[in-house]
Amino acid sequence: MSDILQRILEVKAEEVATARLLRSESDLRREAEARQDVRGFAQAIEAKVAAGQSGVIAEIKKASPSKGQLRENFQPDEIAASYASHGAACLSVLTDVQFFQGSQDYLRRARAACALPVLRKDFIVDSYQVVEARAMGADCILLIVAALEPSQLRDLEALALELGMDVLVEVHDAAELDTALELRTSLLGINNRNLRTFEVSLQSTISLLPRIPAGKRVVTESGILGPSEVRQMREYGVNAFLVGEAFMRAPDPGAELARLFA
Ligand SMILES: O=P(O)(O)OC[C@@H](O)[C@@H](O)c1c[nH]c2ccccc12
Repeated sequence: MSDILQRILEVKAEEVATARLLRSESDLRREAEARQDVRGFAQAIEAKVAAGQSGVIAEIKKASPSKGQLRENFQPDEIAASYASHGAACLSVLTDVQFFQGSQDYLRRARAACALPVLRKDFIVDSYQVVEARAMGADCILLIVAALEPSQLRDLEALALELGMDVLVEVHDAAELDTALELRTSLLGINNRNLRTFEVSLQSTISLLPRIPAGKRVVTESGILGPSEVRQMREYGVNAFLVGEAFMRAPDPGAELARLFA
């Protein structure tokens, strides 16, 4: 496993331990279950694709470990509203503080500013974070195969589904894909970024496509920088996209979404 991923996962374990001291998981779970406001995440993507459009998961990300700060004027509510008015299917909001300068508050503000379903984009290693995701309003969680054992993936997915959320499972290579295909979720993210080297290549998505069974929705993640990447993915029949940097660097992120996916 990569050093950066390893380091992030260590920090996550510490964060969860600290959070548990402040509030028990059972208490948090009561709050999560009291919310009756889950928005269908996978369903929103399927609706776009059924209408002949791309299902775009538009990301709200202030910074990343590989690129540093991506945006000066960072207003999650304005960005969310712009994405919604320009045809995004869903939002993805980074909640990791230390490595991506995200926050739980950004997710709350973004979700309150529109009607789109929201993915909690973080490094989930513990059931506490799944419950926390729903308590803060998330409609979907990300599970990264490179970060978890198969039994953990199964348990965390079961908990998310129990709380009414969807799950986006993320893979980077064929071995990880085999693990992901054991899960129930239909949402299969293929990260074009190698978490070990930060190298990005759309070949990651292209090379795994022949191995994807019917009933799974491929979401190509990372490195979609302009209309030519969108065109290339569409030529391969990929209709769902997770895009961050290209939108974050644009003056109006939603307008950039409309430009890339016109
Ligand atoms: O900014 P990009 O290259 O468009 O990538 C977005 C998204 O795929 C990327 O942020 C991402 C994919 N998987 C992750 C896991 C954790 C943090 C971030 C990510």
